[in-house]
Amino acid sequence: MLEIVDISVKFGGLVAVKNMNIKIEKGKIHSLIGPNGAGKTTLFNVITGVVKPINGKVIYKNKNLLDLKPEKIIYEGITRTFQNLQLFNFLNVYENIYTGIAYNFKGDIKQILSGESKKFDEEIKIKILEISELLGLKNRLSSYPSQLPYGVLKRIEIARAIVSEPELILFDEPAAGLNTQETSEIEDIFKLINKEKQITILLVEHDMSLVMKISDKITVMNFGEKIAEGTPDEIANNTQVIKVYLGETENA
Ligand SMILES: Nc1ncnc2c1ncn2[C@@H]1O[C@H](COP(=O)(O)OP(=O)(O)OP(=O)(O)O)[C@@H](O)[C@H]1O
Repeated sequence: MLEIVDISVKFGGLVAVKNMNIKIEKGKIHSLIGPNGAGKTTLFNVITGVVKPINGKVIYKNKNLLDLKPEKIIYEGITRTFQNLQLFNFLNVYENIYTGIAYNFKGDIKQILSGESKKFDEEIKIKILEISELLGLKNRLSSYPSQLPYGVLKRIEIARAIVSEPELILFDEPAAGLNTQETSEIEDIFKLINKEKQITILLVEHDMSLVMKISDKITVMNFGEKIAEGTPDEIANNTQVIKVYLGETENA
């Protein structure tokens, strides 16, 4: 579905990603793990066009995504979430989720929200309600982000990412800052959107228990390079991976 081919990224003298190759298969949950600074987010930024690599290609539906402007990537059916929440504090939950499909209208967001846009129709409202129901947000739609707990805010971000019905979502540390209960909610949501909505997921996550439970495939990065790839079982038993993670614990 998405193929990262020989991607390298440099920031000044620092090689953040080196000759990375990853194949993400349609319908799967693929996780990208590795210690802090391994290059995971940089790779996400390459896929979404905000960081330009020094070489390589990102092939999606026979197109090189690197040829597209970042704002056009969403038209290809790819969305993402961010490590730090990027919700609009001046919009309520309904409106925040709405911004996930607003790009379809290429119009001014205020005009769209005020209902002036002709394309603001019942169909979209129904879709937002369906997604809110799915993610347990239905009774929060008129609240503003500042009134809500962090776990709920994370679910709003997910709702905004899936409301446009993408084929692929990139999740950047969705469980960061969540408690066990909230993480288990995220796990259920991921399974649901992967199986029921058939959305392929590329996940960057430090919560190993979550990664091991939901991934079909895991790629492990360290210092910008791929050091292992396989099923959760294969990764859990890979000596090089164990060494990297033990090293991290010892240095912590
Ligand atoms: N815009 C930038 N300018 C300079 N250096 C950067 C930039 N973005 C990332 N880096 C550096 O590139 C390396 C890879 O960073 P990246 O954020 O991709 O790692 P990561 O694996 O996502 O880490 P984490 O798990 O902590 O989020 C790090 O050394 C980081 O400091």
